[in-house]
Amino acid sequence: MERTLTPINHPLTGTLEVPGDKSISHRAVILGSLSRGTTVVENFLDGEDCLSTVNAFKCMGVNIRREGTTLSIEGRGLDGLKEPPAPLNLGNSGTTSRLLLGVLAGQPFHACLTGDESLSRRPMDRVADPLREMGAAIDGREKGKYFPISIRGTNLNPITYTLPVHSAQVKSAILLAGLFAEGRTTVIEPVPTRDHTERILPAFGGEIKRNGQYISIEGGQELKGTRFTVPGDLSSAAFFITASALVQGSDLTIKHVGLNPTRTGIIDLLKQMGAPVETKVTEKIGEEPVGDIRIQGSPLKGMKIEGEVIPRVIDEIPLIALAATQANGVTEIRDAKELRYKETDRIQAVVDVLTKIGADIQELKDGMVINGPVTLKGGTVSSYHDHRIGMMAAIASFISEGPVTIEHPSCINISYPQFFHHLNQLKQE
Ligand SMILES: O=C(O)C1=C[C@@H](OP(=O)(O)O)[C@@H](O)[C@H](O)C1
Ligand SMILES: C=C(OP(=O)(O)O)C(=O)O
Repeated sequence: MERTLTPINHPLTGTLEVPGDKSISHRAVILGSLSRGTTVVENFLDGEDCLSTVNAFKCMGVNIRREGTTLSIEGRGLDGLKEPPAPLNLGNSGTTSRLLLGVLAGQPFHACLTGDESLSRRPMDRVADPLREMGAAIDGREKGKYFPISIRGTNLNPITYTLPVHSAQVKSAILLAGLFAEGRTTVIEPVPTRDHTERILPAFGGEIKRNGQYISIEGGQELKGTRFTVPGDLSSAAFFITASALVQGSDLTIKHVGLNPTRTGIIDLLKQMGAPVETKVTEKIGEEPVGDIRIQGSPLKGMKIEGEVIPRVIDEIPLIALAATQANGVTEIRDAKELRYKETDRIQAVVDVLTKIGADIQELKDGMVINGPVTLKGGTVSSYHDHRIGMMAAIASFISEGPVTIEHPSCINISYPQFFHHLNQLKQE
């Protein structure tokens, strides 16, 4: 299967709403399942990754019904999950895998986790190591580094753990395991990463303490079902934000999107590159700020991107690289080695895809260097079966001379099933 996208010949205008946030949707299912009583989640992301989380909890005895983007979860409490009768297939989802391992570490049963080819190449020792320290028995391919993994949970000991990688998934896995430990579990986070777990827990009546780099949770807290509306996903909005920044004369507004500061690196960087971006927080959903983003097309300039901003823009770096092909001067992205452990090696994939369509880009061990501006001519590229690579290539078609053909585009359903619909809408307006 492939999909051919023709260049756009007019600016992007109007308004757009993107589907619910992937990170928050996962967490709503997990905490809803561990709560007592019913949880209703509105604007749930119906992408394949979040459905993998739903499926895993259904296999552990949780009654979850979905009507479109509304989810109703009959929570079973902290001690109500059942041993899954078969291996849990987590598809393509790294977030499901890491967070679920945290939950399973505290269960009095055994579970086996599998996933697709991509997930089977992604490192799990980053969560297996601290969870073993808490007492869980974990084994798998290469001693539990890779799927398939089997885990037998137990009564956990609390730990204090300094994150060796800047990863919200590792942080969240330990905090979720901390719910099942006797006493206080603390994660020390040298560089801030997305904090949705910390912000959503109070909506379920849970308590979590933050003091600078220290995040602590007490075990044994009773969680209560709640009603929760998921904000729009800034990582999905980022595709059309970037398109609007790149097409001169554009003026696009994205509405009801999450503006959590641990996620807004894309907005900060595009602004620093010279794009006029305005954000307005219009409401708070629980502890998550939500609002509108207006972005206009503008000439951009290259810049150096490194350090603390990287975790705040980790999933949008492919888009920053695309934007940099149109920016005046050199853009250097550093400290982004984590990209090599995503659905595919995103440093290698971005360099390959952008080179194929005409960019001047070099690979670095921990990032890339892009020289701009260049005219992208278009061509045929692989999505690498990675949703964010496929969508980045699709956005390149907004500014390319000729069409861009994307091989294996169906992976886009992982995080943004409505993507092509929204893209066509904007191209036709
Ligand atoms: O916690 C989360 O929901 C996520 C954390 C990030 O991964 P890492 O924590 O591994 O960097 C991000 O890339 C992923 O898309 C979602
Ligand atoms: C890295 C991503 O997700 P995950 O780690 O959950 O597979 C992503 O959505 O870009």
